Amino acid sequence: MTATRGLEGVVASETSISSIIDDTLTYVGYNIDDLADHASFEEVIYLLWHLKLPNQQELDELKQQLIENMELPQGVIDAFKLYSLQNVHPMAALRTAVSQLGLYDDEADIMEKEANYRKAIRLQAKIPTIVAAFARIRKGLDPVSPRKDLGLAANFLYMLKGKEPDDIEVEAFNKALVLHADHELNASTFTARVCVATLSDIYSGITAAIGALKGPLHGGANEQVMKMLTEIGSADRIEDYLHEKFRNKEKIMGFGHRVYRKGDPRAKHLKKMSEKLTKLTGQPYYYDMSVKIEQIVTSEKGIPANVDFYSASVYHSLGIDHDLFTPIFAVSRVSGWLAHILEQYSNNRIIRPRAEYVGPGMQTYVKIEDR
Ligand SMILES: CC(=O)SCCNC(=O)CCNC(=O)[C@H](O)C(C)(C)COP(=O)(O)OP(=O)(O)OC[C@H]1O[C@@H](n2cnc3c(N)ncnc32)[C@H](O)[C@@H]1OP(=O)(O)O
Ligand SMILES: O=C([O-])CC(=O)C(=O)O
Repeated sequence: MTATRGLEGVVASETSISSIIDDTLTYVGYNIDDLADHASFEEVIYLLWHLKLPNQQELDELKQQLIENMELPQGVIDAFKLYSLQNVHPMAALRTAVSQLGLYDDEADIMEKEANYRKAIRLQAKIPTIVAAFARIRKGLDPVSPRKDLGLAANFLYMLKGKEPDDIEVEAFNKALVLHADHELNASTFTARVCVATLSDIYSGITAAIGALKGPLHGGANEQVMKMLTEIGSADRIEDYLHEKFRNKEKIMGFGHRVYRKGDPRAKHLKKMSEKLTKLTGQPYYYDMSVKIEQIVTSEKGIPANVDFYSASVYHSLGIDHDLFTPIFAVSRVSGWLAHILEQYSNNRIIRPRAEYVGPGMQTYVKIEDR
């Protein structure tokens, strides 16, 4: 038995939800480029969960179900108010709140298909509300209730800021949600599948997935990209900054990918948005700096930008706090996690690989008083 480091190249599951073949990403066979340009996030949720695009009636029904389930149990809001939140990372708050949500759901441990679908709706609907409520409560502001007349993208920005977003903001945020929704067997999705393959419940699966997304090698990279842009500060400092990182063999956040070789097809959409939004908000230097960083990392290291790189300047331009970038990733990716969890349940076998043992050979036990 020989271990494959990081399970590289190992095919651990079948899926009908998304595919990455020759650097092309599809959701259920639809190219991500088409979905990014045309689809609403709700359409994508339907696609991932039902493996077909909805007709108008099906879409309206899903939107209605989501809107009806966006409010949080008062206990989740009260719990946020209990803690001193200044030093709590919003991903930790989200992880805890999702686990807590399970305590309020009478169907949490009911494993029938219909009950699992109802829980999927509840989680998809409530996660944006959790992120927005946390962001406000930690600033001493009251949470804003969702509006029945807004879609998920607009509602999230509305609940976060307390004012209705304009069309450009909604379009950009919707596109970001579409682009982040699913990505085959990435680390957090795999985590979710491993968890529920023991026939544990959906809340446990999503809580585990949030924990995996939080890390800076995965979803946490988008916050780190913004930290890098802020640290660099101006375009004339980029070369020195990067060369020092290269010398120290440090990773440049927002670059590299386990699967893509030529580049991440989502990055170009975010790059375009970054150019537009940074100009509109009077901060074009964030886009210009990002382009220069990309040029140097790709030409000197041959490593292309991934989805996290330009999403940082996009979210910053939307006026979103930097430590909310990864929770926003979760607002979108929960759709994919839920799709994979439902798929796992539908054809389950426990996921239990082997390990190559590299420790000492057989040893003789020595009693503690003789050691
Ligand atoms: C949504 C997402 O999760 S997208 C990924 C988000 N993560 C990041 O942006 C963090 C930065 N990137 C990375 O850490 C990695 O590229 C990962 C985690 C995405 C992929 O990791 P792996 O597939 O294990 O690649 P690995 O780390 O082995 O890299 C291969 C080589 O490229 C180098 N490399 C990979 N990414 C980077 C990077 N961002 N900066 C500098 N060098 C890099 C590695 O140092 C390694 O070089 P070596 O062979 O000389 O040791
Ligand atoms: O697939 C991966 O390894 C990481 C990624 O890009 C994602 O989860 O969107």
